[in-house]
Amino acid sequence: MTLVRAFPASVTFLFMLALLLGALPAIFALLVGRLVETLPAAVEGGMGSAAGGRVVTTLVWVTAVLVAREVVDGVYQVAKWDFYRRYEEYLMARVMRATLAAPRLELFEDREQAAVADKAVHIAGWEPGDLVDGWTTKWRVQAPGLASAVLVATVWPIAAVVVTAVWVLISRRLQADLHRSDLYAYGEALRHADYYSRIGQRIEWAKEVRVFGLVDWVAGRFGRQWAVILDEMWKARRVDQRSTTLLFVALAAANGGVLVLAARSAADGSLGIAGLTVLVQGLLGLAALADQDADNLIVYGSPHIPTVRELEQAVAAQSTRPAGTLVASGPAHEVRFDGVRFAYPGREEPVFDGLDLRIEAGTSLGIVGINGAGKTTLIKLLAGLEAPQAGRITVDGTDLADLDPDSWRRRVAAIFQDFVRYELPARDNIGFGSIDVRDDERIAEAAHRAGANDVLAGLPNGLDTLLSRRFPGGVDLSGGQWQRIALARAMVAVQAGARVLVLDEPTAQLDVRAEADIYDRFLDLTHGLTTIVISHRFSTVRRADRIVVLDAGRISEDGSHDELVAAGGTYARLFAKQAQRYHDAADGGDDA
Ligand SMILES: Nc1ncnc2c1ncn2[C@@H]1O[C@H](COP(=O)(O)OP(=O)(O)OP(=O)(O)O)[C@@H](O)[C@H]1O
Repeated sequence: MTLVRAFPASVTFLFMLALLLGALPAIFALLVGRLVETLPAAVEGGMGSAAGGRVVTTLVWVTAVLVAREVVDGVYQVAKWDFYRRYEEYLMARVMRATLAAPRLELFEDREQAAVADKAVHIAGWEPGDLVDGWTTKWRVQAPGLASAVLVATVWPIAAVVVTAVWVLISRRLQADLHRSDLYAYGEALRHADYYSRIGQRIEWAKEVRVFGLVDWVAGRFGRQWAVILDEMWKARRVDQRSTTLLFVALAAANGGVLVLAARSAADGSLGIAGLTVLVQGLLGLAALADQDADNLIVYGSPHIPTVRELEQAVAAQSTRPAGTLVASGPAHEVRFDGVRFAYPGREEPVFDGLDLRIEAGTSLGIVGINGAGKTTLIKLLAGLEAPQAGRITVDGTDLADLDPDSWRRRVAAIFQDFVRYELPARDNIGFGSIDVRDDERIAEAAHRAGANDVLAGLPNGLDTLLSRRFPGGVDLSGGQWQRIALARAMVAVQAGARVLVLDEPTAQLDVRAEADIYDRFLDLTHGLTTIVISHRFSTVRRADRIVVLDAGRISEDGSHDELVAAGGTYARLFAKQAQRYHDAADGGDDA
């Protein structure tokens, strides 16, 4: 139905062509019947006789049918693949639009929603046009079957009804069987198999998989997962084989009965040779009614649209709030977390339970905490990528939930530790800080601020250089060089109006001096903005105006570096430990 609604003209055109293609073999069978009937008289009377003339005319028609079949089939194939590609684009665009429209990250983090999203993405990435291929193949295959039924009916209507009925029953039984064994029901087993195959294919994982000798393990797991899938499929297929066998016995009996009775009628002269020829060809053609090739594709393709719809509904459910207030500028006074509770979907243990934090606008804040303390989660909440389950986050007194998410995010520039390395030109990798900035001067200026000029100077085609070795002319960068590019991206966002700048450990791959240099420069250049720095290096964090320590979902310490050191708490202890390590390393000649 979706096909008809979305592409009425293509469906109608192809359907009509399929009917025509179905009729041609039936016409051919009638012509062969006429030929067989007329040939003996033509042989006897010569080609100049009336019978000879009829044979010639029939042969001309046969040729016309053969040519027409080739031409119409050619047009059908062209139209079918054009439709296939257009449907593919339609489906992929819907999946992409739905995924990108998700305002927050639940779609990826909630187990059920992630399963729907995975399934839709899987569909979009692998033969999404199955449904078109299936239906167009089905029409193409079944139309001659239907025409054969008409053909048999012209000779012997009862035989047509009986044999057609048995073929239809067989077709339905085989279809049901196919549905039961539908691999693309995409259960958990297939999802896991998908994941194992991706481990083997992703360039980001290629190093580790080889270094740890995981190649055989991954291949083995993939094979085992498929064995589970195939086992499930065969178990499903074994159901009800008896009635299918019985149907085939009934078919043989019906065909055999019709042929015996037809032979008897031919012997007593009540059925002519032309009728017998047409009948036999028609019986053969009826088998097309139970052809399974197209059903396979339809079974694979049918869940695509409902799955995409499910994905769209899941995303729509996330964005039911009325349009929020547009944010014209950054926070003038503060961003506050008041009694914030947040737990990830499917996790009972909350990351925050009653978190209170005031971030004063125009100052720098350092966040410290052990791994898993919730530093990144706090930033995701601040950027509106997650929503608190209790408590409030306010910007100058307005609840974040009441602000327009896009316009708020334009005020926030965050570079996460796992920032994206786009396999695109350097210009895009930096310019994505603000999609409206396409001015090379501004991009160069941002690169300068981020200390990335040297990186750009080393690129063979400057800003046009593709940052990926997987494409011709592309280059890859070192971890530290990538981080400078990511910082330049943040600087572009600042140029474009971001007023809250977050660096969530994107500089961890820089050496200590380079990181300190970047932060000094960063704090200088972003003076007057609200900046948040997350780092495990105290030498970096100490430069912030104020530092908070996150512990067990709350702020356990709060103050300037000197205040926290003087307080002698966790911060002071960890700072002393790290300072001692660097001191020892420096004594040992290590640059740390
Ligand atoms: N997408 C997620 N789904 C479920 N749990 C998550 C998710 N992301 C993080 N967590 C959990 O939330 C807690 C806080 O994680 P978060 O990444 O915010 O910590 P962090 O302080 O930034 O850690 P690190 O210093 O290691 O970067 C951890 O227990 C982590 O396991």
